[in-house]
Amino acid sequence: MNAEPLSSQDVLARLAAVVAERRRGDPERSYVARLFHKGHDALLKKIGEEATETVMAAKDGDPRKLVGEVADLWFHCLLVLEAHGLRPADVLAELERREGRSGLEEFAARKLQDRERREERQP
Ligand SMILES: N=c1c2ncn([C@@H]3O[C@H](COP(=O)(O)OP(=O)(O)OP(=O)(O)O)[C@@H](O)[C@H]3O)c2ncn1[C@@H]1O[C@H](COP(=O)(O)O)[C@@H](O)[C@H]1O
Repeated sequence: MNAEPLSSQDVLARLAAVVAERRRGDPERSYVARLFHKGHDALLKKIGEEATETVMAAKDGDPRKLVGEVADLWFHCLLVLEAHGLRPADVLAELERREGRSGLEEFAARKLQDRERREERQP
């Protein structure tokens, strides 16, 4: 299944703008408003559910289902970003920063950073 090359940045930015606008809307009329109304834990619970559903779809090997579940997961991630005052552009910038850098290199840098933080915390 090949999707058309859309401007993914635009799609995410547009969706994030809708989410920001709906979060304080009427829970009877908007899914976004309803979830925000339920609170932060409800948002986080959805991330867990959608991540699990993504794993199950991948195990099933059904591409259509997998795309649907990843879309659900990304959508709910946008809600959590919104709750924390963040935008898809923040995540895209982080991915861009990592571009071309080996995952192994990134992994080693994170380990080093963790160790430095731990040492800073020690009296
Ligand atoms: N992209 C989405 C979107 N993706 C998923 N969802 C909702 O997220 C929920 C996912 O829940 P679940 O995975 O539990 O799925 P389920 O449908 O309950 O069923 P199962 O998969 O568990 O069988 C569904 O109820 C979807 O309706 C979304 N709801 C809204 N949007 C976008 O957000 C905009 C604002 O929506 P409202 O706030 O409802 O106006 C919409 O115009 C859309 O662009």
